[in-house]
Amino acid sequence: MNGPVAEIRTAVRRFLDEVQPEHVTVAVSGGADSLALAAAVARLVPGASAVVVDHQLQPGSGDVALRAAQQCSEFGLVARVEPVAVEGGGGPEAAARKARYAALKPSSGVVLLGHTLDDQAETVLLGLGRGSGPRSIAGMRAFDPPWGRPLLGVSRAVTRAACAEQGIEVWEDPHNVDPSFTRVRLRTEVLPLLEDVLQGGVASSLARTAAQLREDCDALDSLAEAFAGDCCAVDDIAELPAALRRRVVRAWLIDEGVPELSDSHLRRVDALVSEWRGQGGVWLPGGFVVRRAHGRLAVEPQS
Ligand SMILES: Nc1ncnc2c1ncn2[C@@H]1O[C@H](COP(=O)(O)OP(=O)(O)OP(=O)(O)O)[C@@H](O)[C@H]1O
Repeated sequence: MNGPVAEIRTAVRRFLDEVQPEHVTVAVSGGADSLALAAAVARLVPGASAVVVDHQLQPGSGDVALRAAQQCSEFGLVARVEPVAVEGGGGPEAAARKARYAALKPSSGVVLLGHTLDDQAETVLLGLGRGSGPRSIAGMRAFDPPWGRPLLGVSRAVTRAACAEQGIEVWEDPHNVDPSFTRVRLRTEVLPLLEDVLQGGVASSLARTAAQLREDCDALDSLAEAFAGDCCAVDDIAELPAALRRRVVRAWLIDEGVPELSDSHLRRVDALVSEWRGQGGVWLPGGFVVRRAHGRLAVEPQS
């Protein structure tokens, strides 16, 4: 059998053969990507579960979640709705994502997400445009325990076609067509224009670039591990190539408990090593400040 349903089943089977998880849960939003994934998992993994998170942010969200859970039960999955209270700063999207991932985190096994090749292409383009640093441009990983993304090589057109072929009704998230979201404009305006200018295959090319960059990043990260712990002594790392030095600094800051470190924060801390002019401390997320004194870096809570 060829066609979209077969393509998705093959991608899921390959992922599961490689990872061999003890239990499989599918995270389902009710959209085409995660429903197509859920249908494939139901065929391939007896006893698998599905979780639909209800963010309770829009009227009727409970009905959408319940409907998606019912569809998953009909596929043969053990399905449930998980209501969450979205709170905290960083914008409503980020807060919803944080609450969702917290609710989806399993006690064992993997949670499969429906991210596709097109999501990967958008992530890479966003990272490039925002100057977010190589880790962002390297995109999402297919397996980042406990999260699994078996559809990263499958395009959104295929998940839609698979749903249509199986008679699965999909929920159209109104956010997905709202041009006030940067990602929506990338999807509906920028990527089609790039496809047109470059004569096709842009999403695959971006995903391929991400995969290559991921290999490079992994290699540099493991080289940087050799210097772990030396970071506070500036002389020990000052002569390293910038790509390695920044990774040593980053690993040290994360180790010290600094959260959500952006590329521009990292570059400012790195400047305390590589462009030292006696400048003052660098303020970081989480209320931390990094200073250089007597040839050493020190991270302290902001006073
Ligand atoms: N409400 C939800 N309940 C359960 N799973 C969800 C929900 N929303 C999204 N997901 C899962 O996450 C996948 C990606 O969804 P979407 O692209 O909307 O998320 P995102 O906010 O971009 O996520 P990420 O932070 O991982 O990029 C979906 O295919 C699905 O597997």
